[in-house]
Parts: sequence; structure tokens; C-alpha cells
Amino acid sequence: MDNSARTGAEMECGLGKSSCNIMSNVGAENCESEGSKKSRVTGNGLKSNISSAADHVLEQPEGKGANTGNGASKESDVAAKGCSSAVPGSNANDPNCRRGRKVISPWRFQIGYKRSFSKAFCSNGGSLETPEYSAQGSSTQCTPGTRSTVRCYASPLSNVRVSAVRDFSSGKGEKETRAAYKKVKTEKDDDNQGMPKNGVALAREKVIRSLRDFRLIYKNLLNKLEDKSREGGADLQAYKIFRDRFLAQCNDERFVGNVPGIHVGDIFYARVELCIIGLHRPHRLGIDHIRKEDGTCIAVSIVAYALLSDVKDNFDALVYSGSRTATMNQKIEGTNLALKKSMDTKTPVRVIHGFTIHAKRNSQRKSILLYGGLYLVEKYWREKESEDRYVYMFRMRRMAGQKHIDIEATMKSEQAEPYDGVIMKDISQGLERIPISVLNSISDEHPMPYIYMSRLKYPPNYQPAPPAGCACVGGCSDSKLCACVVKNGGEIPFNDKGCIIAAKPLVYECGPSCKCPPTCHNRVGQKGIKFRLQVFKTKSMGWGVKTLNYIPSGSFVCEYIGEVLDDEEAQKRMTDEYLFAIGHNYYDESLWEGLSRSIPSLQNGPGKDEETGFAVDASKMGNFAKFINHSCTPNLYAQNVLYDHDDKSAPHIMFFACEDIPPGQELVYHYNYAIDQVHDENGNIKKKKCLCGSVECDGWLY
Ligand SMILES: C[S@@+](CC[C@H](N)C(=O)[O-])C[C@H]1O[C@@H](n2cnc3c(N)ncnc32)[C@H](O)[C@@H]1O
Repeated sequence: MDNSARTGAEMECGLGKSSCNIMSNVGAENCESEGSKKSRVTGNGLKSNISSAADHVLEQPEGKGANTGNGASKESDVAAKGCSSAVPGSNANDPNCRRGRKVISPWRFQIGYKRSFSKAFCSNGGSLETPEYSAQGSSTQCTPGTRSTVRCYASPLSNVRVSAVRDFSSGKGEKETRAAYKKVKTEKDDDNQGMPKNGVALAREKVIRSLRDFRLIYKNLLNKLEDKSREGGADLQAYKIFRDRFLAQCNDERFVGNVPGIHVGDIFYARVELCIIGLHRPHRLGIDHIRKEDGTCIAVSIVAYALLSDVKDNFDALVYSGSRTATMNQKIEGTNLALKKSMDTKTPVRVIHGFTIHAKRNSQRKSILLYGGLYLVEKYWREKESEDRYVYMFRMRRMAGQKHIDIEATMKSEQAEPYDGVIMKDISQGLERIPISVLNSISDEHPMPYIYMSRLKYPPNYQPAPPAGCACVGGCSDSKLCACVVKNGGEIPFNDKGCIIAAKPLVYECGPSCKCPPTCHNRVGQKGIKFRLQVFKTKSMGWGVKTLNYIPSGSFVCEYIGEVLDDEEAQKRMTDEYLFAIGHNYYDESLWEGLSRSIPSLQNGPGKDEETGFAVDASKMGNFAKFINHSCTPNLYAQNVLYDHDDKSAPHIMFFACEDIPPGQELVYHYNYAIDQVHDENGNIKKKKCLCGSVECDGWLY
């Protein structure tokens, strides 16, 4: 069945026309469990017939393009013949020739040592409060020697004009700038000041991290100032807090040419952002310069404000009016002289285009700063501006050979506000403790419909024995009298803030058989989500999940929910994007090396239980965790947890934060696919490029 046909069938079900249409998609067991079906009226008044109290069919809003399905599946799949040759003894019918499954393992950077989340890495001691980003708070954290003062440039504003230059598009200009650009590249080795590749990636990561930290501080500050009519200068205040707090991240180095880590086409939202990353250091002046050893000054960057239409029409060629005071005639001195020197020495000048756009939804004005790349000053002249006032004009041309910038497309994505495009208020339709909204600010696509469940669905004949619970009527503590503490190797695995103390092959939470109260701090993952999370459309990896709250390291984030399938059934499934292999890896030395393994039930090696394999399939039924993407530098890790049964072959997969995660950050874990071990239904090795963009990316998802 193709995707569009499938969408049609599920919509019919969602509209309550036929409860059985969906069966062709979600498996016959739904039809069989008719007796347990509940009819639910969903948020928008549509009805869905569902197979358990915890299930929801997600409706497809009319006319929306869900038939494109999982955007991720369109990405770079490369199939290579070779199951039978590359993997010895394997072919499509060989049980070793498996399709893709993620496996549970701790965050890989923990391997080799015990990482205590709540003590060493939870900067907030597990507090759910976002760390305080205030000037006062941070100044006490810095010794005077490490603090620096904020540079405030109270100099007169430079006035900039961008206009079309009639004789400017000749081939000659382009040839000259191309040659000059080549020369710069050769002299500097590359666009990144001759840095090695890894250094470039690190520089990029530093830029991204700095901007993220600054924006968080700025946003918090603006929220606090809201009642006080948004005092001016909040950007500078935020900058001061940022510098106090993250001095090491500030780039005070002065560069001629491109600044490592900053790409042509990058967008910024405040002048101080340019200072932070070292693209243009003066906060107000339009021209930045450096002093050479011989004492002469050359200009290295300018900020050129203009109307959006002018920027669109004259991106490659602009006329910049020099720096001046409001009343005086301009002179060739100071930064104007520096710009002239750049012309004389053919020194490339970074140009940052500044303009204003209007957000689509509320027409609010938004200032944008766009890094346009390197330009050469070609010519300057004196021009009469009014009766008794003269200004200097500098004609600049973009050096050829640089990345093309599609201004229209850039503006379109910028016009969509970050919180524009919430297309579903709650994908869980009330099944989670906190609604999970869905945001798509880049297209009108909706997630592929699926049955929402907040609890695992076990195979019909699966009936594990209930666990022997503890008898701690008054609550559990680290005592040998608590059966659950003993099962955990002598300690409760969580601190009193509910943060996991260390990754372990297996964690036993207290469960329904225990006598302790629901407030027992050995009940964490079973209580469900406690942070505001959002499913969102990513630029290149289909859907993803991000947090809207600050998540302290070690916190429980969510469980991976889907249908629990035995291995045989899992092998039959055609889609494996959402398959999670469980219960297989307690004894894998490479995964748990150095981590606490003192779990009594694991001491005697694999038992019969663990030989039976299970997988959780979230393709047709599951929660929002199915949308969490992979990253080679994850901020979540998957933890085996047992609480409602004792069967180690089918543990719950619970995600915990392995670092403090700021609001707005995408949630990601390491899928741990074995490279070249994923096969399609014909036995061919399947390969997929990893698009996580991390500095330490391994290159391949599988
Ligand atoms: C469990 S799904 C994650 C949600 C998925 N993005 C979606 O839209 O439904 C796993 C699939 O997402 C895509 N994906 C996740 N992380 C990725 C990454 N780092 N690079 C490339 N593709 C990724 C791949 O297509 C992968 O098979």
C-alpha cells in the first residue's frame, strides 16, 4: 500500500466511518480486541475507534499533506548489495541478516567510567529551575581576574546607504574579485584562517553554543523586563551577563577575512551577537578595523543597513556611506581612512547586511543581520549630501566564488516566527500528563497518522509474573530491608530530586506489587513526563522532539512506547525505522564497561529469559518518543527499567538526560545501530548518512 492510500484509510477510521478500515494498517489484533475498544471523541470533535484505553488514532486534518509521510524516509538511503557476501553466511532468510534496530546502551561517552549525573554533571543539583541568568548571580561566580568589562561604543552611528550601481555588473569586476578571492583563499589556505577541519567544526560548534547561550539569557531578561515596558539596552545587559558567565566563549580575536565557525548566510538578531562571535566587534560603529604592525588601520567588517528590497536587488554591489557624526562633514580619517586603506591594500571586508522584516503572523517588525561574505572596496568619492554637508561614499563589490544566498528563501523562513506553525495542540490527545504540541514552521506537512498510546502494548499471549515487591509501608530508603534496594545492588538509583544517579544495565523501580506509597522516590519513569516537550519538523531529519523547558542532567524525560513484538514478529515487519531492540544487551562488556553492574539478577550471566528477544515497534502505535532523532553527541540515553514485571527480556526503555538541556534544544539519543549490519528485505546492506551535524559525527546512522 502506498502512503497516500494509507492516509486515506486512516482518515476514514478517524472520521468514524469504519472502525475496520484501520485494521488493514494496524494489524488484525485490533479487530480481534473489538470488545475492549473505546470510542473517543477527539479534540476537534472527530471520533476514533481504538483498541485500548490508552490508544488514540491521530487524525489527519483535511487537505494536509501527510501523504508525504515521514520526511526522514526520503533522506539519503543508500542500498548496497552484499548481505550474502559482506556478512558471512547471511542472506534475506538468514536470521542473522536483520533489518535495522536500535539497541539500548548508555550514552557512549560514559563508557569506561561511572558517570554520576546528579552529582558531577547536574550543575543545578537536579533542580528543575532554569539556572539563574542574572548579572548579579553570575558576577559572584567569577573571580575579578576572570571578568571583563563590556565595551560600550557610544560613538556616532555610521549611516549606510545601499544603492544600485549602474556600471557595476561588468564581467571585469567579477573576474577581478574572483582572482582576489582566490588569492585570499590561497594565502589563508581556506575560508577558515587555515584551521584544520576539526578545528573548523569546533569553531562552528562554539559559535552555535555561544549564540544559544546568549539568546537564552536575552530571552529571560526580556521576559523579566516585560512589565517595565521593555527597557532599552536589554541587549547590552544580556551581553554583560553573557560575558560574565561565559568569558571563555567570547571571541576577542580580530580576523581579516572570514571568521572561523561563521558561515556566509548566517543570520543574527542583535548587534551584540556579532560582538560575541567576533564577526563585527563594535556594538554601534558601522566599521570595525584592526591596527597593523606598522600602525596603519585597515577596515575588516562593516554593518550595512538598508531596506530589504535594496538588499535583494543589490546584494553583490553596494554603496556604503562612511562613518560620521550627524552634523559634521565627513573626513577621510578614523574608520573611513581604514576603509580606504582596505581598498588600497585590496583587503577583503566582511559585510553584514542589516534590514527589517515583518513576521507573517502578527506583522511584528524583526531586525535581521545577514552575513553576506567578503567584499572588496572598489572606489570611494565625496558627495554633497545637503547644502553644507559632504559625505564619503564607498563602492563595494562581493568577491566572486562565495556561497550564493537565496534572499527570498531566507526571508521566508525568517518570517515564520519560532512559535508560528503549531499545527496540533496535543498529539497525545490528553494521554500524557502534559500536552505535546506539534510545530511545523517550514511546510504544511503533518505527522503520519498513528495510534497514540502512552503504555506499552504486549503480545496477546505475553503474561509475565508480577514482581515480588518491597514491604516498605512508610517509603523506601537505602536499606537492606527494602527488596527493591537489594535488587538495585544496595542503593536507590535516583536522588531525592528524581534524577538518576548513574547509568546502569538495569534499574528496578518500585511498582504495583510494592507496599511503598506513590511518592516513593524509587518511582520515576512510571509517572510519565514532567517537562513540556514539542514534536517539530526539522530541516533535514523529518520530525524531531525538542524541550520547551530546562531539563537538568539525570532527569527522566520519557519512555519509548510502542508494540512489544517477539523477534519473529519484528523480523516480519516491513518498516524498521521505529524498531527498538530490547533486553539483549545486559552482558555486552563494551556497552557497560566501567559502569555499575552490581545488579544481583545479572550476576549469573544470561538466563533463559534473555535468550528470547523482543523489540518495541512504534511505527503504527506509540507515543511521541518515536520522533526522537539520533545524534552522535546525544543529550539523552536509553535506560533499561523494570517495575511492573520482572522479565528482563522485555524491560521498559526510559530516556534520561545525560546533560543539562536548555529550553528549545532538540532531544537526541544514540541509536547504536551496527554499521553495515542493517539490511533491506532482499538482504542488501542498507546505509544511511547521519545528519546530526555534531562535531563528533561518525558519518553514518547505519
Ligand atoms: C525513530 S525515527 C525518528 C523520527 C523521524 N525523524 C521521523 O520523522 O519520523 C528514525 C528515523 O529518523 C531519521 N533520522 C533520525 N536521526 C537521524 C540522523 N542523525 N541522521 C539522519 N537521519 C536521521 C532516519 O530516517 C531514521 O531512520
